[in-house]
Amino acid sequence: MPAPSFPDDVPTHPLFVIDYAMILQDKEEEKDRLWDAATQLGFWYLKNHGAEQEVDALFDLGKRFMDLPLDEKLAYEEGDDGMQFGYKAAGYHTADENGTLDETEFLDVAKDDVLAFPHPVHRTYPPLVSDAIPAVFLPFMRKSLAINHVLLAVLNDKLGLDKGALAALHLTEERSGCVARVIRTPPQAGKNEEMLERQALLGAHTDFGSLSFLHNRLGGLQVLAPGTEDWEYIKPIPGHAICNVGDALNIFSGGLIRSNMHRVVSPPREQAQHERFSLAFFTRPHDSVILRSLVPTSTPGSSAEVMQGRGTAGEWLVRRLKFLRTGNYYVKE
Ligand SMILES: O=C(O)CCC(=O)C(=O)O
Ligand SMILES: [Fe+2]
Repeated sequence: MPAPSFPDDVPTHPLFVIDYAMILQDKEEEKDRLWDAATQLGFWYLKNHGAEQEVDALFDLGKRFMDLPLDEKLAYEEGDDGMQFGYKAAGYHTADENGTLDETEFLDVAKDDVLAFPHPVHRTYPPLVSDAIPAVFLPFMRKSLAINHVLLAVLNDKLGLDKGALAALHLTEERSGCVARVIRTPPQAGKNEEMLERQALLGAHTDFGSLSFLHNRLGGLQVLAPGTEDWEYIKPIPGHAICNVGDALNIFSGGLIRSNMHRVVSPPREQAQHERFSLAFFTRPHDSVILRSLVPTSTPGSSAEVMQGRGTAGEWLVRRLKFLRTGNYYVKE
């Protein structure tokens, strides 16, 4: 039974719709709108991105992976030491500061393992996944990388940086945390509606990297927009990717480009009866990049300012991942 569409009467937070075809045609007006979207909320829809087929193929593969028996998936679990690729089981991250367990499974496949296939750079994957690297992961990653690099180039120019300055921090051939992720949450049937709206299945967070290229079919993603106190759903629109900024780009931009808080709760109403799949490609700076602002003025007290002197992108990612793990929860206390 296919899931019903997102209900009309559930409030949502509107996003700019950026037309990727117009960005490719170098339309100044569209680039201005991208800048507005990136600096005001840090989330936007992207239409005409041309990755539909690659996205559909990865949704199919992701479902086949998640349907494997749990013990087969657990053999590839990411562990508590900051490994960011492989399988993350439900309950292995905490969803809030009380230590509530998350309900989300991830399949995380590294850009480096895909580009160097069949030679592992970070790790190996289950046969179902390895076998799909050439036909499914590679095309999805090539498109995602290309799109995020075009968007980064626009933001680079709007920031007034030298040509290629942001690109030089995101070199595809360098070792990095760039990753394709398939995300699954189980059906939420039988729970009361009020509880569902409050309980995060994937806890509130900002993304670590620079740009995320996200694909939603069911609702569940929510943002906490600046100046509001309520979480609001982002409505999935067929054929539209959801793009968002992460902390690294916020830092590089001296706080001008916004990395906004978001989370995943149950899909609304009847959609809650269905398992939820989403997928994302995260473009992150390569591991050796030092996290610092590239623009002279950084707002005092901004996350960009706070991050100055925090080391490299690779070190920082490992620290943040360890912090999320349930197995390290006592360390936080
Ligand atoms: O599943 C989603 O819609 C969002 C996932 C997400 O925010 C993440 O994996 O960082
Ligand atoms: Fe996220």
